[in-house]
Amino acid sequence: MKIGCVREIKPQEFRVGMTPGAATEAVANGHEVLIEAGAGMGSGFADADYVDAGAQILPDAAAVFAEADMIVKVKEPQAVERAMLRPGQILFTYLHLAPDPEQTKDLIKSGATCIAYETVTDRNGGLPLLAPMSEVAGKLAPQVGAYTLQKANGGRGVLMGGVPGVAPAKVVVIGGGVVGTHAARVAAGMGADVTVLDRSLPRLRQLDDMFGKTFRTAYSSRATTAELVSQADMVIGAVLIPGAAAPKLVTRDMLKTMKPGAVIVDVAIDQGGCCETSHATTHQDPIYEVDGVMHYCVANMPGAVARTSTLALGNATLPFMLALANKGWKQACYEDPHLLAGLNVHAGHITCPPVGEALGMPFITAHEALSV
Ligand SMILES: NC(=O)C1=CN([C@@H]2O[C@H](COP(=O)(O)OP(=O)(O)OC[C@H]3O[C@@H](n4cnc5c(N)ncnc54)[C@H](O)[C@@H]3O)[C@@H](O)[C@H]2O)C=CC1
Ligand SMILES: CC(=O)C(=O)O
Ligand SMILES: [Mg+2]
Repeated sequence: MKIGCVREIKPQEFRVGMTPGAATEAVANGHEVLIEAGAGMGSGFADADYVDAGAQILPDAAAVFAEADMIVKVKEPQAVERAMLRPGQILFTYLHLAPDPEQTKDLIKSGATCIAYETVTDRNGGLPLLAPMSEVAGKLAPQVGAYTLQKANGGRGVLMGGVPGVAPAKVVVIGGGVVGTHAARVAAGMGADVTVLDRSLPRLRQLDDMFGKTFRTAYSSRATTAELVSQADMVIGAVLIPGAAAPKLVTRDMLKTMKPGAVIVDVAIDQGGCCETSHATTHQDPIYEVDGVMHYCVANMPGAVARTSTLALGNATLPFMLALANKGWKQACYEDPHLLAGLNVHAGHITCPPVGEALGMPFITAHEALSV
């Protein structure tokens, strides 16, 4: 198979979908690897590294899209990239379709087979291709939140760890999965007073067992969320219902009860965000204010630490990329229901029910797509 990888064109996105290491593996498996010139630069990989791996460098994205049977990326394809997809081509990348009707319509129109990293599952109920970037974004969240809390950046002027005689910042993390756990650990490590909310009691028990001395846990009801949010210096949004739009747990009314200069870091923004007042921002212009509350809502946070993120993502995607290339998408998905769970769009159909439900658009199941 011809596997193509293009330079990411989303603003300030420096990750790349394929490392030279992954290219080496693909070539060793008998595939041709086509890399857009400069694709790896932002992550510290030169074209020569890919050539050493046995890949071919093509001058631009158009050449890669035209030749490749499968495109491997990081972020959802932008409009100009979507226009280059064709029926039968495989797209393997993050998609986050539930809050994005325009992208969804374009992918349907393309006729391509689009497999989303974020809905691939594993046998433990986890999301193995989302997890590495959730680890990164979770660890970044208190870091960017602490910067936003500084007075000159619009924040309350509160230091995360406080000092002797002065209380630390109160941090509330909504969602105790991968993002939430990493965010809570880092925020607690900075000395903040941290509470993690989740609606899964088994998850709260696990967190309490593992981190009971590091941070508190609370059940995610409306009333508890409202109370904790009103007291918080920083709220970190980290919920997920796989494939679906994020539930709006912090309402506009709750925002009015927050302290002036408090900060919301809505990591869940790639699924639409869990605060009613969140909208996606970019690394170029990451922060905005509503009702005196500072919002940081960058939808590709891991792009800020591209080298770490590219390596971490590459480790996770490699076996799935090889399965798709070695067996073809249909056989690979037929043999592996966890990879099949990643199928979001195929041959003009939405194939991920939560996406169809979120957008009010018709859908078939991924299983049905195997016979389309
Ligand atoms: N902005 C960015 O750059 C990035 C965003 N993300 C996003 O962060 C979000 C979280 O991802 P993960 O931590 O990997 O997901 P996860 O599945 O590991 O954790 C989500 C948690 O949310 C909990 N949850 C669901 N509904 C809830 C509710 N009503 N109240 C409280 N908790 C609730 C679940 O029980 C689960 O523990 C996702 O939307 C993901 O796409 C991930 C990486 C980068
Ligand atoms: C998960 C995601 O959207 C990202 O890493 O950019
Ligand atoms: Mg206010």
